[in-house]
Amino acid sequence: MSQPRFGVLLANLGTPDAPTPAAVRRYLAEFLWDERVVDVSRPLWWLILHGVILRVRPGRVARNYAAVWQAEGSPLLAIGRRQQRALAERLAECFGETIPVELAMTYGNPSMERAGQALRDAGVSRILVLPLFPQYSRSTTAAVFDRLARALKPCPHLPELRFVNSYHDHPAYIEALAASVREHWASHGGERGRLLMSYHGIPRRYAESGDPYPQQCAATSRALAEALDLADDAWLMSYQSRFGREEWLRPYTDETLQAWGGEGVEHVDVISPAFAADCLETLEELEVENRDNFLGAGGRVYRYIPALNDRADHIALFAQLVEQHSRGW
Ligand SMILES: C=CC1=C(C)c2cc3[nH]c(cc4nc(cc5[nH]c(cc1n2)c(C)c5CCC(=O)O)C(CCC(=O)O)=C4C)c(C)c3C=C
Ligand SMILES: [Fe+2]
Ligand SMILES: [Fe+2]
Repeated sequence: MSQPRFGVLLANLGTPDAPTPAAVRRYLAEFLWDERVVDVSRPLWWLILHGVILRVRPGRVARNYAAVWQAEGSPLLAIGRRQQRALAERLAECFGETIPVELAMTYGNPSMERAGQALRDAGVSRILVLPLFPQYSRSTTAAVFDRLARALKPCPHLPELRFVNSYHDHPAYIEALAASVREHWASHGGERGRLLMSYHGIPRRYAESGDPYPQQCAATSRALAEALDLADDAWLMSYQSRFGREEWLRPYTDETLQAWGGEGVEHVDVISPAFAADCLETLEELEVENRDNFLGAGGRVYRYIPALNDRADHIALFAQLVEQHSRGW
């Protein structure tokens, strides 16, 4: 068998192995201990994490996971597997040869170690890493880099590596988002609400110390509004999923929807461009919690637009990113 020219590592954040308090506790213990995610001094954070958070949070969060769990498991993982298979098929067509594609999570399973081993078993000596985060953040993209470096530590002969930092303004990404919004409008007889582009938040402090995430979210939002030809008052961007007490990026999604409901905005459509796959943060926080925020405050119609998941145009975007970043290999 001839050696593949290179392999692709799709990387996402991670998810628990089961919707149970024990599995959620294991997942959160690993995720929330990463200094890229929470940078509080270690001894203090150990006390807060193990003394309070991991005692209280897993029970509630496990119930939320149970409500969105699918026959194939966690939505993030099930969709990730579909993305992996579809990309491998697409790359075989584009390149006319087999390009191995593996999926790995920064936290939990499938692990970076297992994905790295699978690529080595396939004879790969060059790896293109594609973090499934369109907008760069230290808390996601840089955490993929750290975790992969840790997984490769025992490796005496490192593979050659390339790493996609972000694709927040890639024309094919913007066009796939715009197509998903147009299809959503069409599927509801052309009815349009005010469009809320809700991104996962980060602490404001991270942005103030050089994380380019909010600038990249703003660039995505402006490009999407332009592609859809939206007037300035027909859309807004906001940030969801706050954690802890410090100030996060504003405006907050929940407060925005409460305010809009109270101000007489009748109909909103919500899209979440930072998520390459639907997951707890979209299927529960946007589909359920924030729907209640808007309708409870007086809104009438609330519709969530699914993530790009394994749409053909999303997979075609990944294939374009692979083609562009693997030139010369
Ligand atoms: C504690 C701080 C957190 C930061 C900073 C953060 C940034 C960040 N996260 C995503 C994407 C996802 N986050 C998900 C879940 C999740 N996120 C945090 C906390 C931070 N995220 C927690 C504690 C959790 C777990 C659920 C909970 O306890 O509330 C997920 C979903 C995983 C799933 O299994 O479905 C994703 C995806 C981005 C894009 C981001 C910064 C840009
Ligand atoms: Fe998160
Ligand atoms: Fe959340």
